Amino acid sequence: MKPALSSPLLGIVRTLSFGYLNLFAFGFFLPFLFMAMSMVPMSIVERVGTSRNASTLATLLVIAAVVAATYTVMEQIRGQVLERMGLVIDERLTRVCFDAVNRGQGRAGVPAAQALADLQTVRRFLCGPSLSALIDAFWSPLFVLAMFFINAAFGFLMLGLLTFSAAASLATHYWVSAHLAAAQRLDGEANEFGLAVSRNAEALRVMGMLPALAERWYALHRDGLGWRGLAGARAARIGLVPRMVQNGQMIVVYGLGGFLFLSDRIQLSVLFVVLMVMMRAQGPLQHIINNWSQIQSFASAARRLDALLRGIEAAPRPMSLPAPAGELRVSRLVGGPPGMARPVINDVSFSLAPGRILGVVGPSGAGKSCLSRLVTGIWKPVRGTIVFGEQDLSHWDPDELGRHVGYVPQDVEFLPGTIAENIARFDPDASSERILAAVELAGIHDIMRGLPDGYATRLGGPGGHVLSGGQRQRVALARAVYGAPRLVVLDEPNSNLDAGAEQVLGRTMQRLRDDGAAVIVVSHRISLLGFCDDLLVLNEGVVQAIGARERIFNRLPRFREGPQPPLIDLPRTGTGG
Ligand SMILES: Nc1ncnc2c1ncn2[C@@H]1O[C@H](COP(=O)(O)OP(=O)(O)OP(=O)(O)O)[C@@H](O)[C@H]1O
Repeated sequence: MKPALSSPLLGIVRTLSFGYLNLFAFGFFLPFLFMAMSMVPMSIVERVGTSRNASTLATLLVIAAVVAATYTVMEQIRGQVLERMGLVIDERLTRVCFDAVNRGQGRAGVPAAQALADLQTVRRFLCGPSLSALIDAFWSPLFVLAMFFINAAFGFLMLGLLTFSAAASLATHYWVSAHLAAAQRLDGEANEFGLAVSRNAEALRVMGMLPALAERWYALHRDGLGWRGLAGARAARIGLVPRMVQNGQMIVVYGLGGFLFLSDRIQLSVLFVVLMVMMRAQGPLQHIINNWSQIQSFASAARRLDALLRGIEAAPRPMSLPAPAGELRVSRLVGGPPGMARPVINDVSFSLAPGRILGVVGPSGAGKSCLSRLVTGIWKPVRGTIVFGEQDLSHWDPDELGRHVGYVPQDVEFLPGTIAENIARFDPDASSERILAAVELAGIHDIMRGLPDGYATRLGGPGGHVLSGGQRQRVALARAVYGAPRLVVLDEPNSNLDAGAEQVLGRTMQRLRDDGAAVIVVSHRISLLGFCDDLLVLNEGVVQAIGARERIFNRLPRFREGPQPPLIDLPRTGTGG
């Protein structure tokens, strides 16, 4: 097995090493050009001052202009290289992060909003001015060396100032890191909370919950601000001395320069070079100090992203398998929501042959939806196996398996796009025939006829058409049956349907069965269960009964909610085999 990279993020950055090498080279040449520019004022004072020659002045100015133009162009090119690298990083990272977040493979438990914000932070740093500053800071010793050439005293002065700035920035980091981490955590919580409120704003508003929720959101936000404020106050206190030193350094340079001039060790004009170089050398370091919180945010974001990406690295790459053909065999299945200490589903076994419909019933909270999620491969079992045809479900590439699975969840959501795109699962190769076949199979022509722009009607997003609860379920059914899936799992697909629409749904299930699909339907309504061949009764995550519909049907009223007398166990026979 391929060993997991110690840092997948570093792996992606490494693929851009040529670009970073370029930046490094720019970081080396730019200081030389800058030093050349800084020597012009000195030369003017020295040469023009003594010769009083206009052509010498003109020559010097032309040289200065050429150097300044080259410097500007090189800086511009460096900016463009960074920008392009940003695009490449975006392309490489966005896709994997999107995958990691939405497949739930990241074991770091990073919420989606946080992961996407982390991606922005990492991207902004890896192609932003802070990284340039770090690279420039790496070459700062060149400036120190130049100072030593002018005079050792200037060299030592500059070395002292740079060391002092670096030490001050480290001290600031040490003193504020815990505060900033707390602020970031609270900001993340406040964002998640705010997004959850926005998603349910209508219901929350009608129940008068918004003031209390605003208070709760603001409390999280305020706590984050508080930690940030404390960090800022600490940083300001620590930064007072470095700022004083920075503001006073010019006096020190003039003083030292004056002293060296009086002792005949330098020309006064050298001070032009010293001042310009000193400021340029401190620039990157100053930038790093001023933007230390950004660098820290980058470090934390990169750590979280790394953990997320490692989830993907660690996941085995499944090989391509043929379309599943054969029965679905669930054997001694134990599992539930990822990370939950106690599994919801306990030792569930059943089999379902192609061309059969299995109804899953049981009281609320029995684990029916959890079973649906396990059977569709959304969640991985803790123990036990789910074999579809000849292969274990986990052996399939989830994307490939998805083409053979139809699923209607309890809460149906559509994505911003046309209704046709949603039905076609955003398949770029979707054909009109397949979309029409799905619409026909789900029996939703009546809905399509009533849409303002027919199949091109946009759903979701601002201005998108809003479907009723029942319409959503029926369109979700069309999406589930798109592409003739071999396994169709319907989790309470009729909870918003009237009797007529329920009959249409029943007929769709029968047609799927006739086409050889295995269908699992979770429902509380007897009317829909009448379309099933077999029934599985689930209670507290355990199979209480399983068998042909007629055998179980009469006993169903006993599964109303509330305490129930235990059902006598029926043999857990395979339903289809
Ligand atoms: N995503 C989840 N995270 C944590 N716990 C969950 C999650 N989904 C379900 N559960 C828990 O698993 C148990 C079974 O829930 P499930 O939704 O499977 O019940 P159900 O039989 O489908 O109920 P209902 O008929 O009301 O839909 C519940 O106790 C629930 O709290």
